[in-house]
Amino acid sequence: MEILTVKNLKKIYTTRFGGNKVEALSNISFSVEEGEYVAIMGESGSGKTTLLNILASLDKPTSGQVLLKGDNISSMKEKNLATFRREHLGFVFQDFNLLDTFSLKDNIFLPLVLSGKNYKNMNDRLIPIAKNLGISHLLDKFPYEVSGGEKQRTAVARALITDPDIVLADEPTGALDSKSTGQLLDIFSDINDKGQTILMVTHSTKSASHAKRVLFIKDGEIFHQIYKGELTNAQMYEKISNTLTLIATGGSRNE
Ligand SMILES: Nc1ncnc2c1ncn2[C@@H]1O[C@H](COP(=O)(O)OP(=O)(O)OP(=O)(O)O)[C@@H](O)[C@H]1O
Repeated sequence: MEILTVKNLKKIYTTRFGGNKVEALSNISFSVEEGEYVAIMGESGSGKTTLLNILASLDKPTSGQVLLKGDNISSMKEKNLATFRREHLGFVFQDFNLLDTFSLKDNIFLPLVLSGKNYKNMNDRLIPIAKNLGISHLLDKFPYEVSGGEKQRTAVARALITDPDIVLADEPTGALDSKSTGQLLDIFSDINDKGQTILMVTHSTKSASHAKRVLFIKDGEIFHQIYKGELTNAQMYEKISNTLTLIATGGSRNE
């Protein structure tokens, strides 16, 4: 089943005072099936963040549609969007976005508190997720008391606690050292194996090599895509590197 359908997205930024227009996305179409793990790559300025913001319903496209399980989020009213985001989407950001004055547990509970869930219900959900992410012993600590990798695992727990249709991750390993990066990528593969749909924007070839499909954006369009299939992470890494070189050297996708 298709979870996410993106149809002919165009985004033109108009600078203030009616100045220059920037076409960040010119015509993007793709879909994500339930249970997929997709990475989106592209050079700096290719439109990745713009695309993710539109998928996250944080920004509106100039034209085109984003359907999540058939609901057109690009035409949804602002007042319904916050609830929609909370109930259907999970977010993982490069810089964790945890609240410093909340314990890790309260950070993870936040989306459930906002949805009006009771404590027992929240705790029942938290226990298996925290165990799976290896943070059960840290739940009463505050963000400043734990490592970057532990913060990011907390952010993943917060993303998963609402059982979202899709996890949207923006450069999730960008602020992590290589050991924590490895742990986070293992966690993403593990939750994906258990059925969680993931869409991740990343510059990191290593991170993308864990995904089952990689989409490449160039000049505001999907330039190419690679399926992992039976490839190992190392083979996928090489295939992605070759495609990035092709993009950087201005080659065509058929070369
Ligand atoms: N708010 C904005 N107003 C005007 N132009 C913008 C705005 N945000 C992004 N752009 C432009 O749109 C294009 C795409 O930017 P975007 O941030 O989506 O790229 P990116 O692929 O995420 O880049 P990076 O990898 O460096 O984060 C760029 O040319 C950028 O300068």
